[in-house]
Amino acid sequence: MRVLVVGGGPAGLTAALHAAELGAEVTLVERHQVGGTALSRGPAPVRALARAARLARDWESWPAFGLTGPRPEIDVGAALANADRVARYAYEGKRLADHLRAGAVSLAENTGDLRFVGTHTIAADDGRTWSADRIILAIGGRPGRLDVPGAELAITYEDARAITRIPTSACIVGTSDTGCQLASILHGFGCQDTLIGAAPRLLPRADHAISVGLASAFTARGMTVVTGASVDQLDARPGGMQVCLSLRDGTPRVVDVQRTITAVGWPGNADLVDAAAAGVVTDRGYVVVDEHLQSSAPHIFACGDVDGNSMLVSSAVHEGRVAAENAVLGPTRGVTHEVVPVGSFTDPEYGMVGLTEEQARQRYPCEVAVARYDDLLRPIADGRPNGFCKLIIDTQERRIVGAHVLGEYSAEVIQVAATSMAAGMRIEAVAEMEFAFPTFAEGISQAAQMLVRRLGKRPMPVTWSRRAASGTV
Ligand SMILES: Cc1cc2nc3c(=O)[nH]c(=O)nc-3n(C[C@H](O)[C@H](O)[C@H](O)COP(=O)(O)OP(=O)(O)OC[C@H]3O[C@@H](n4cnc5c(N)ncnc54)[C@H](O)[C@@H]3O)c2cc1C
Ligand SMILES: NC(=O)c1ccc[n+]([C@@H]2O[C@H](COP(=O)([O-])OP(=O)(O)OC[C@H]3O[C@@H](n4cnc5c(N)ncnc54)[C@H](O)[C@@H]3O)[C@@H](O)[C@H]2O)c1
Repeated sequence: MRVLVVGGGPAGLTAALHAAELGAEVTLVERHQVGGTALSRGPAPVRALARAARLARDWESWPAFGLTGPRPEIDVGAALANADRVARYAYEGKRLADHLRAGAVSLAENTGDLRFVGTHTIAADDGRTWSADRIILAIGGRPGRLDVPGAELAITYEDARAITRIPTSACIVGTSDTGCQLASILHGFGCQDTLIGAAPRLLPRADHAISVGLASAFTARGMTVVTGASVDQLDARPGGMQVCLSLRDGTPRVVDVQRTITAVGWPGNADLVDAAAAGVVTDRGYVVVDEHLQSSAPHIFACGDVDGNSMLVSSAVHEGRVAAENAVLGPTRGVTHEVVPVGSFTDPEYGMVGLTEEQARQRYPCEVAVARYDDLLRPIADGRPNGFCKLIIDTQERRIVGAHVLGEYSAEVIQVAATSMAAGMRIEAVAEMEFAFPTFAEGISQAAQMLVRRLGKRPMPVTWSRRAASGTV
């Protein structure tokens, strides 16, 4: 069977390699270089920039540790060059193209935008075509744009990487993951930020405590946060622009800034490939798929951001495997995104997995515990006492159904809660684990112990590890 994978981000790379492992004759076609948003434009370079911003900001805490010295200067060119180095490393260092070829995948890179010219055929502008029995679309998405008068004055986060000087002031429009990250980094580089979002709170998908905690941390840093506001218009002004917005109650407000950068969503790219020519139904640029990632055209599957499900690298990789299996072996495996930890490199970081408190209370009898970082030694020693670990458990099953962390290393700490969830651990088992000391992850342990104290301890079933230790397995 011939399988054509279109798009070489984490979803497409995984789908291509797995389809080849399953015995298909696989070709992967990519308009640029393989790697996708994750490696070239999104998480990898953004992490490098967030680290630079953080190092600059750490200067503020030097005196507390007995250090003195001048505030570091930011060389934007060098910081961006470092982010590019990370992106290049992700491609060259991981030798992605060689890896595909070693996995018996034929690869065509730098094809330019590809589009359907028949139900089984994709073409490039230079006339080359690729056909297959099954097609897997893994073409991701792109930054959305404002649709208001003067929108052309704003840039997206992708364009922002081409700027050569940090603006003295900027509006960041969009208060979800990308907008918060961008605002946090720019502020760390010395830009006076105003963060504007249509949603009533920062990170509208997050647990309420994370939204509130991040907003107050941002405000304490001197950033301006305006939620529940829509941008109506942008007007050019000498040296910058005026952003006109309406607050929730209709009150107009104007903000004068040098730059406006938008992070207003991530529409799928399916509208750019003439998917309708192959009988594929799309919605706002996303391929409409069923639980097997199969589109309305039975021989065409979609995975990763382009199906609009769970727009994360780990989810793209998971869906890539499922799409490959269903395309090659037949559509039987359903996709589930049950335990998906997410972490973001704002300052402070946040991490989350599972249900928010609001969602959990609608489904289960719940108990919630919050361990504050100013009660733990490591955050105090590190001079980062603001933050918390919040655990939500289903009191009947006594298992974690949601965890939300704000503060240092949250993207790492949340993994502990996620692993406990994936292993189906009872809260008593989490509370009895011996955590390394002194760590931020101890917040998980403390919250678990609070819950057990509050609920009373139930006898634990003999765990696998204890049976293993006593030699009974
Ligand atoms: C700023 C930012 C930060 C992020 N941070 C994180 C994070 O910290 N953690 C996390 O898990 N996720 C993060 N994400 C999300 C993550 O990057 C995506 O979920 C992930 O890259 C999706 O993988 P994908 O393979 O579906 O799509 P992509 O990685 O976008 O890959 C799609 C590929 O398809 C190619 N393509 C598109 N159209 C065509 C066409 N017509 N013909 C041929 N090829 C085409 C593209 O060139 C691209 O290489 C972030 C995203 C952004 C924007
Ligand atoms: N660290 C991470 O894990 C990470 C980082 C970045 C992005 N991502 C993922 O990428 C995907 C896209 O994220 P995103 O933040 O780019 O988009 P998003 O769709 O999650 O959020 C866009 C935000 O912009 C707001 N908005 C839209 N139009 C607006 C307007 N006219 N005025 C004001 N606000 C407006 C919306 O209310 C929304 O909150 C998400 O699934 C996210 O999880 C993940």
